[in-house]
Amino acid sequence: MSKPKVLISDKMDPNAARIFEERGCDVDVITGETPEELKARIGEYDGLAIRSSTKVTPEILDAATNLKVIGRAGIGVDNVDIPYASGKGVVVMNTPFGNSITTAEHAIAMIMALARQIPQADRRTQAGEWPKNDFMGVEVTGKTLGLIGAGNIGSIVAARAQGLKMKVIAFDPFLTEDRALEIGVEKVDLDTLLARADFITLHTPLTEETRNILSRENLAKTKKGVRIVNCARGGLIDEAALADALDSGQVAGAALDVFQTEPAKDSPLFGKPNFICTPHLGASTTEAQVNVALQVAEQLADYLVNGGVTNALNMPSLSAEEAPKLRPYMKLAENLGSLVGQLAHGNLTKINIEREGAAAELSGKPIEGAVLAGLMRQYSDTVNMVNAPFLAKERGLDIRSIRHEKEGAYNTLLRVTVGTDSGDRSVAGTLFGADAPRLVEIFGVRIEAELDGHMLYIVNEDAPGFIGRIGSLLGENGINIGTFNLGRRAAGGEAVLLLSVDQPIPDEVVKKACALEGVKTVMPLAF
Ligand SMILES: NC(=O)C1=CN([C@@H]2O[C@H](COP(=O)(O)OP(=O)(O)OC[C@H]3O[C@@H](n4cnc5c(N)ncnc54)[C@H](O)[C@@H]3O)[C@@H](O)[C@H]2O)C=CC1
Ligand SMILES: O=C(O)CCC(=O)C(=O)O
Repeated sequence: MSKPKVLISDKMDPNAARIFEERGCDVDVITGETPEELKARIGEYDGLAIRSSTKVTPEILDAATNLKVIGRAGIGVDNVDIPYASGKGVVVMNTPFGNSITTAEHAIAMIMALARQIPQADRRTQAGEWPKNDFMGVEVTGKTLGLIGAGNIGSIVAARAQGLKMKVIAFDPFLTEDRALEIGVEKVDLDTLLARADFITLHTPLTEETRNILSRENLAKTKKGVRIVNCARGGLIDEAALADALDSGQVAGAALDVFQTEPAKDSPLFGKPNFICTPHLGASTTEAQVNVALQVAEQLADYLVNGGVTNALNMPSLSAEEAPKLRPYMKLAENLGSLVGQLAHGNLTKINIEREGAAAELSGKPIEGAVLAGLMRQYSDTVNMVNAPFLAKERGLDIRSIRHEKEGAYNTLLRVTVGTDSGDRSVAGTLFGADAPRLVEIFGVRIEAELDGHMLYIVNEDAPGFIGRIGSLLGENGINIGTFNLGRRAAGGEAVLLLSVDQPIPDEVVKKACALEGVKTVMPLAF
């Protein structure tokens, strides 16, 4: 098997390339390319490791015909079109903790630099002015710090600010009272934060809800003389409104590490005496860059080589330890999804995925993804377990995962039931000898079969002579039978025959099989 190929397209600590090689990937480091150059190259790669410069747009993803995974060495993934990547079946991962301390420290540095106007004083002192009377600062002790966003970075900032004897209040709709208590912050609504904070620092992702959270209107609600820090994302603040607020004195000072447009070559804020900035340096420490480079390379290589999934934003996590245990189940799950998708006709409304016995101990989400991938492959051949859940939801399918800890007749079992216009249809399978997937039930009929290659599903009246007739028909048409599996509801009732053949069965043979005496249904299947 050839090695997975990875492209590192942004400047990254060299440890990343080393880890990729050690973990069995071929790696190219090609940074600073234009989108056109990247588009021309990306088709060669299975993995893409980026920071914030590479923009993974739909055009890039369309050209990335082999791409399986994108890894962001950092936190914010607003430079990746995740819904589009999901639609293409590409896993997107980030490294959610590797640079959080560093970024929190940058926010604290910005708070201190604003309080004492250090950059401005430094510039003029080095210019030989000795402007001792021009820089009257403020103490941070006893001041109120308003956090907008109290996740990983926000809570580290809170801890550091408490060490500086600041009172910390936070607006974060997802912050629970218990967590607020734990990190020692007072949870408030946004208007209260704006009215009370002497310093405001932003630590949210850029989303439709957070875009322009410090809008002109909200800046007007701030305490007069507030100082504002943004080390999260440009786009959280209306920059033109902030420039006006700095001019009017409503905002006494602002420190931005991030801008609406980056690289920021021009801004209404540039040149204002009470404005300072850095060029998106929040994560730029040796420690953080080693952390995120190691982490992203470990995660991508683990996925490409072992199937382990860590810190994915569009797929459930799966440890490298669990991946081999899950692998035979994934095959079984995909086959059961595929079988039920090929056999169940009409409008599918729901799908229940049940895990019983040993299967109930495993993560449900990957199994669900594999069942849905098998099922949805009837509708699109670019489906995989990343995009299948999205496609299934798009089609309005109600998806339920159910676990039964108690063993039934089998020590491990997966059952897939779909709801159709004509009622529920269910298939079930188990593993023989730990890793051999086997179908054990089809629409209420017990039958044991390996689902593989080309198969023929026949429902007929259980009467003598049928097996001879179907055998002769296939033989006369030069079709060799590989396996032959039988089941029936009751003696003399409905019987099911599932046989595997060495080649696709032509339509005319299917028609002839339909015309055999006692036959109710004939369907060719493929796995
Ligand atoms: N300047 C830089 O170099 C860096 C910037 N960042 C940025 O910092 C951001 C925060 O990172 P983490 O703290 O690790 O993320 P996180 O996911 O741990 O925390 C984000 C917090 O924002 C909250 N939030 C979401 N929507 C909100 C809303 N509408 N209003 C208020 N709060 C809301 C969430 O509940 C969560 O607690 C990242 O999304 C990234 O964009 C991260 C690293 C480096
Ligand atoms: O990679 C960088 O320098 C930026 C880090 C960042 O913005 C992030 O991790 O969200």
